[in-house]
Amino acid sequence: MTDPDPRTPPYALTIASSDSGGGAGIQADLKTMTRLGVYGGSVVVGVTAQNTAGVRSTHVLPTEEVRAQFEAVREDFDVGAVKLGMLATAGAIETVDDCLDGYDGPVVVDPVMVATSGDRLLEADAVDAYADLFSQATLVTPNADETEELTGEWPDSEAARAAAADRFFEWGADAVLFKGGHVEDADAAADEVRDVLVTPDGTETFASERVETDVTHGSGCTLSSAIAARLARGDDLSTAVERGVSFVRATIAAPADVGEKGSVNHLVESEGTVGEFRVEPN
Ligand SMILES: Cc1ncc(COP(=O)(O)O)c(N)n1
Repeated sequence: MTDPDPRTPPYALTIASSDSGGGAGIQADLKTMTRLGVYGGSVVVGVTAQNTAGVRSTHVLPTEEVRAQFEAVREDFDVGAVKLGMLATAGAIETVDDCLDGYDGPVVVDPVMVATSGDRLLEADAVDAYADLFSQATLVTPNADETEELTGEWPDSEAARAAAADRFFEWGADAVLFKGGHVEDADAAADEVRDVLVTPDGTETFASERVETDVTHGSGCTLSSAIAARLARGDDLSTAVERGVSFVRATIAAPADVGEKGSVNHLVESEGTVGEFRVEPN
């Protein structure tokens, strides 16, 4: 597929929270969308005081403010895809669910619960609210901890992923991408990471060499927003996941040496990125 015309770019929307440090959250989403040639808009759900070392505090906006932002965007832009990130509270999850009732484009749900730093980003009583929201999802992108918290399954084998995927399908999701970053997959080689896409029609595995690194702050946000950007560009789901996975791997392989702990690097070149950047992998 050719690059989008920058004068008439596809539009994608992130509904998520701000990371003041810029490595994750809305900042990672907008950088990702921009690098993939997509015009990104944002509905801010919450604001975190955060850097590469951790989250210091969180402030969640009133739900009317979340709805007002969504309506302002919907009335003006042709939203090609939506990505959901840190929604923080049950009230925000319910509001976003309600807003999306009138939207029929693709929706990628990253069920953010805990930051890479270990800080909790979702109130404990909000986990159940996700079950309803998943009915909006074209794709859910849980990591292993989120999969376990939501379904009770630790997704390190085909059988466990199939059982977990069935739960997501019962909740109404169309597809699930199980992220392999923090899993020792029973079916994978020792130096391999496997991200596994499960739909009611079958399973597709995206395998690549594991990058030995602790610098993954922002990787989940980057992957889900890259997939949303690719969907806004017109890719089918499998192609969007393949391109999203390849972009996030590139951002992990050439980390940004910023702050105490660093973050993934959106300045990297990868298939489908636009603009002139030269960052070599480590
Ligand atoms: C605002 C916000 N949203 C999401 C994440 C998760 O990202 P990560 O797991 O990379 O820390 C985060 N840390 N902050």
